[in-house]
Amino acid sequence: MSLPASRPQTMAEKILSCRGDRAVYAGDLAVVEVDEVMVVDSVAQSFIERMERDLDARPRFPERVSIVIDHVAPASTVSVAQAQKEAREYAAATGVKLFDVGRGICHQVLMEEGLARPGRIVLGSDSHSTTYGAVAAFGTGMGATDIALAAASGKTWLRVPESVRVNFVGALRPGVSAKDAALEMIRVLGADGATYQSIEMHAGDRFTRGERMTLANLCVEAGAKVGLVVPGGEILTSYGYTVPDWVYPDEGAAYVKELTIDLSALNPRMSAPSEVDNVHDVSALRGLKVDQVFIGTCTNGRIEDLHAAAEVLRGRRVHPGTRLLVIPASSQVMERALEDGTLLTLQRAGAALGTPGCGPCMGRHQGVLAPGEVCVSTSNRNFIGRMGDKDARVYLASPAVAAATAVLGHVALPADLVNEQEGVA
Ligand SMILES: CC(C)[C@H](C(=O)O)[C@@H](O)C(=O)O
Ligand code: SF4
Repeated sequence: MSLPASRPQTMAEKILSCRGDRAVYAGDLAVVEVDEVMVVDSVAQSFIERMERDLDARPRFPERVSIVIDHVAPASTVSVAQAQKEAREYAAATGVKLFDVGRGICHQVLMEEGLARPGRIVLGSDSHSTTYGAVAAFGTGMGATDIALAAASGKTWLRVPESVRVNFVGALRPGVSAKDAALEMIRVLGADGATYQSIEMHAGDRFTRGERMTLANLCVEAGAKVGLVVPGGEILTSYGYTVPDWVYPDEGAAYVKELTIDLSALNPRMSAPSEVDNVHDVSALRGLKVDQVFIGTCTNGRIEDLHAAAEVLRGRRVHPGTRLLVIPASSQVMERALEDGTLLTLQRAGAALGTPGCGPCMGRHQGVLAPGEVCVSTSNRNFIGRMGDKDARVYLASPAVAAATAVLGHVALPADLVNEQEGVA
């Protein structure tokens, strides 16, 4: 599958050309085949309405549509329960896939189910659908109407985005994670620094699949349409993916912007309220009293994230004035964390464990914040009112920093524990 291109192409241009019927470049209109359409619980009702009332259509390829009940799961109110009931009925009637309460967050589930793969086009009714770029899939979020059109026709059209090239060089130092690299990238780009663009990340063979998901996930916080991590070395093949040649960008492709992030110069980072690009060194915010710590979400709720938290929390206790919520991103993550004792470690440290799903990430249930409260979260958004009251404040960080903060009750680095807590005990 490769089309003759007249000049070198970016990764976004390559994928959209090969999945459409002609070579396209930034600014062109592309019509492409859609491999997977994902609908989340909160949008399911409008999706169904568009399909049945506006389009009078059924999904053209029901096996390519997934409904995931994850944002408010289990249901919190009667109206949420009713909407979810309708989503289940719709799935049963049309034959689309249903991932029900407890299976996990849509993006994690689609990855685990192998529905996002190199070169595929995956549309989600959720902005963090950029996550699929971790495995070189063109993943992007769209509204209920566009999602319904794609489900009804099996195709979508979009303007081919310009590309920003981000080069990751050097090696992360111990205690610094992909989340810190992602926050740094958003700081440099700015919250609207890549609006409707493709962020094409060149990292060689750095970063595991999970870390690549964290990077691609955060891309939408710079406004990006898609966040593509170029497959490097044997990374993706080691997870069993086949990587077609045509997903790789060409030498000499045109970028609107290029930046380089030296991972070896990076310190643990924290995004302060109320924009994701308000990023500082954790040490600059050290000492800020914290009421709630949340470890989970599509950004950092994977097994390696829970391991990083457990490493910090093993043999320690959450600070009495602070509550720690831990929610695995999926049932598979939960199973692994049960099997290897991670959840026991976290439970013994005083964490409150939740059902796999989005949890309190967007302030709808399971840990809503009161006025004036401060939360350190491993999620991806810290907007005003995001996790509850408009006067609550959300700080974004890595799982290790979140865990250290939970132990000390104030913003802290894991290294602070050895000095402070052990000093007091
Ligand atoms: C509810 C959903 C549509 C929303 C999104 O689009 O991202 C949510 O997942 C979020 O993180 O704000
Ligand atoms: S975990 Fe948070 S950011 Fe991710 S899909 Fe759910 S609500 Fe959105």
